[in-house]
Amino acid sequence: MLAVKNLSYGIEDKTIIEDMSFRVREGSFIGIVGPNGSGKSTLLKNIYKAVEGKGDIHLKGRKLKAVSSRELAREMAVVSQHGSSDFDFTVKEMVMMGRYPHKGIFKTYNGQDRRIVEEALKSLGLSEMGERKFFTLSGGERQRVLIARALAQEADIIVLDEPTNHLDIRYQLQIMEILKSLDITVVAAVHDMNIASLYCDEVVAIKDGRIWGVGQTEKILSEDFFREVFEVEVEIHKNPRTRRLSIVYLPDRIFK
Ligand SMILES: Nc1ncnc2c1ncn2[C@@H]1O[C@H](COP(=O)(O)OP(=O)(O)OP(=O)(O)O)[C@@H](O)[C@H]1O
Repeated sequence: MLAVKNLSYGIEDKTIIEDMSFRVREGSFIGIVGPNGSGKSTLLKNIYKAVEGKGDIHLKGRKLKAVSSRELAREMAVVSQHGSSDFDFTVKEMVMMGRYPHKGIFKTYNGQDRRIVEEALKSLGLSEMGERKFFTLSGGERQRVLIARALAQEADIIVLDEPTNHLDIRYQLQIMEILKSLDITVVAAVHDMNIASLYCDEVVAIKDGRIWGVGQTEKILSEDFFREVFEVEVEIHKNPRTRRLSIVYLPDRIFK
């Protein structure tokens, strides 16, 4: 579905990400993990073509450089960290914007578009808020609107920069459940390692702008990973109920 090959990106003489290569299989859920400032957002920006670095990115076998932004919007939905400046729109209008890449010039929205938008609003618990102005919403509600818009876009791949930023535990889990239940490829920067371990099939671990490791979440999220990448001591167990790794942090002050 997606192949990143020897990707590097820098600004002026500062290298931000260097020589990154990995593949994303169709239908898989990939977490991009690493400390603040390690290059996660920069990698995602290259993937959704907000910036263009050295190296190649292939989307469904085509060079990303050759894909127009309109075509890209039909294939890929993006929820970026800095949300949106479309403050004056209502929630429903914002989500309807997700349908835009599917419309030809001068085509208006039809019943099917409206059904898709209603469905997206419903799955994010926003049905009652359709007429509210975006700027009147809380941070978490805004985040859900941006995710609803991405769902309404009906793309095959969705790229999210910290999708659960601002969300309380219930919505964090709910958003991940929704993303997981969709038959699409998901690439998401994830900060919460327990959430990553519950939902990500594979992770791309980044340290200082370089890939530290890529592979199955269970293999990458080791005690060594936390020590080397985050400089944090942890204890990791496999939880018998979730059958996923459960990570417990062991800060010096408490455990020395
Ligand atoms: N336009 C820019 N100009 C200068 N430096 C930049 C620019 N964009 C990113 N950087 C720097 O590159 C590094 C990587 O930034 P990036 O936003 O990709 O990190 P991140 O892993 O997403 O961090 P966080 O977890 O804090 O969101 C940071 O040190 C950042 O300050």
